[in-house]
Amino acid sequence: MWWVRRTSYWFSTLLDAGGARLGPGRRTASGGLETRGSCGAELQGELDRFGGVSVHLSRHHTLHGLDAAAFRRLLQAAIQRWRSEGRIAAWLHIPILQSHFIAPAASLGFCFHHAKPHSSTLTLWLGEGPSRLPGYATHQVGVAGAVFDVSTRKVLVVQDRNKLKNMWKFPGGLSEPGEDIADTAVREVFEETGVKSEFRSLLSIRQQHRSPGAFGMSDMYLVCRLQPRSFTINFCQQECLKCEWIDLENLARTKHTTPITSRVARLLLYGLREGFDKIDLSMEELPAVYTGLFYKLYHRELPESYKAAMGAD
Ligand SMILES: NC(=O)C1=CN([C@@H]2O[C@H](COP(=O)(O)OP(=O)(O)OC[C@H]3O[C@@H](n4cnc5c(N)ncnc54)[C@H](O)[C@@H]3O)[C@@H](O)[C@H]2O)C=CC1
Ligand SMILES: [Mg+2]
Repeated sequence: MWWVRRTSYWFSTLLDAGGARLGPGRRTASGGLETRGSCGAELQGELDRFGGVSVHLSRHHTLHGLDAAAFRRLLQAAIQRWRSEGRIAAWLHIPILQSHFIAPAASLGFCFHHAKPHSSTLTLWLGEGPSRLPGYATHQVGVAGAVFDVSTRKVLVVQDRNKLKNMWKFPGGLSEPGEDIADTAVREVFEETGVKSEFRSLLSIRQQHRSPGAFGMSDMYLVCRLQPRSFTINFCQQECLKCEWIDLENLARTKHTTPITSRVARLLLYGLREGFDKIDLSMEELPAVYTGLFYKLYHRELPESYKAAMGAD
């Protein structure tokens, strides 16, 4: 699978702190050159499938103790080499404790691409014209659970302690990295209300840009339909002011709610009357064709008669 295979490409930059070129270093088992302290450090990197070079400073143990000026010279020589080799971009992964290398990299044109708790990644576009490098994550994902009990026609709602006071909304919160939408909904409902539930379907998606709670990025807010598995409320005092099972028709009519909550309440009422298959985006897990991974697909169910006629599985 060519798009996941990474060609390992080792480059070396021979430069001492005073600028004198040193002889080649000892070859490592991986075919690279070892670093040899501040007097003869060599950066090692990997070539990606687009022709960019990635350098992980955490793998260069002998950079430890190197001052910012010496690192700048090392990097400058590496950049010249990458340009002569026709590399299109450089990616610099810097552990937080080596952040003193960020300023010299920035002075050579590197910019932040993204940061994680313990490292930052900087990029430099080396190709023709403006940068074609993709940006980092653009959205945060929030998921709420509309836990609806068909037998009592009641739905679980909360009032947030920190915002939208006196407004009922569905319990929910932000997805963790790598967490399925369904799992976020069930987890957040339980953490905020103490009610256990099971995922049934996705009901709605809202996209909002420059969201205040998303650090200026965009926000995707998804509401799922959940089936209750317990009913006793034990709500989170830090996040919620109130938590109640309230009549679905009242939720659809009350002014003390958000427009999204009202619309979803009306959807649920319609689903109750006409069948939830009329409102549900159901979920199916499928294998990704190329990567060997799995994904979740959400869409309206096709009628069985149509599926049979199409010969679909
Ligand atoms: N239309 C609606 O009914 C509403 C939708 N939403 C959506 O719900 C999702 C987020 O749900 P939440 O319940 O807010 O997330 P959440 O349940 O994951 O809770 C986030 C927690 O972080 C805390 N927090 C957030 N920013 C903070 C800061 N700067 N400093 C300290 N603490 C901070 C909050 O007080 C809260 O305890 C988003 O997608 C948002 O757009 C949120 C409110 C209403
Ligand atoms: Mg929440």
